[in-house]
Amino acid sequence: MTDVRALFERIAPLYDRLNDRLSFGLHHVWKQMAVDWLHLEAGARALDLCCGTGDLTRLLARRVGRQGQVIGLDFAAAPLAIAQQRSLGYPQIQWVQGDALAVPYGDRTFAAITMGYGLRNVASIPQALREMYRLLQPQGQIAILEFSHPESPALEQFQAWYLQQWVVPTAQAHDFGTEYDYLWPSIQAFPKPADLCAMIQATGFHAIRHYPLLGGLMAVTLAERDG
Ligand SMILES: C/C(=C\Cc1cc(O)c2ccccc2c1O)CCC[C@H](C)CCC[C@H](C)CCCC(C)C
Ligand SMILES: C[S@@+](CC[C@H](N)C(=O)[O-])C[C@H]1O[C@@H](n2cnc3c(N)ncnc32)[C@H](O)[C@@H]1O
Repeated sequence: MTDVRALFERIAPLYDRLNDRLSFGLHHVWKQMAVDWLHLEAGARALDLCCGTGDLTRLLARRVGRQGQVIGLDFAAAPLAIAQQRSLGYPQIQWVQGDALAVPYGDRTFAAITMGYGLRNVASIPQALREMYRLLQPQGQIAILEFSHPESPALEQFQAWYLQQWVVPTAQAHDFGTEYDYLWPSIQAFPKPADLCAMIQATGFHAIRHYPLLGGLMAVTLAERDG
């Protein structure tokens, strides 16, 4: 069983640089889309779960503005420290070291919650979804950005090839081959889009919308809490 927290503690110093290199910078586009597709007012309160080095946290902060508040939560100290260093111009962000499966905030606290490349890494997807539902204000929304499963077998073969023949060797050059070797099996184990949407619906969310990106290599899934 992979110790996810230890893994992200180790790769934190190179995480952003490798993401930029391995996705040709596209991960910034995917993150911007996830935040753009939320209906979020200036002055609102938002939460970025599994925030890592804070890419999505800072995008949320730009959306809610200086009058708003954004919490960036992660259980690993090293990415949080990098996030803090990179967010000095964002006084509306508060960084919290904590568990996305037991978030230290009350029910109905947030207008929006994001989770970028976190849901696949938590120990319990249903528990993470339950926490997000609990934490959302009525009519609040979640945006989940994750790797996904292309419908095209050829694209799925490309995904496997890219991860195992390009991503892992590139990471290995920085002594992180083992850490990035975790990616492909974790993606294979992640629910297919229909199953993920069914899990989200079973949690109580509605208005569930799944948007494949890059032919389904990635996806943004949006959902809303009712009353
Ligand atoms: C930001 C991205 C991945 C974050 C990420 C998530 C994890 O769960 C990890 C686990 C262990 C180590 C690292 C990570 C991790 O970095 C997505 C962009 C980075 C990806 C590694 C690049 C792979 C992108 C697609 C599979 C193929 C892209 C096609 C290309 C743009 C033509
Ligand atoms: C792939 S990184 C994503 C970081 C950031 N959201 C991004 O989009 O780049 C996954 C992050 O989830 C965090 N994480 C995994 N499980 C967690 C949990 N149960 N509670 C809090 N953070 C968790 C890891 O420490 C890591 O920083």
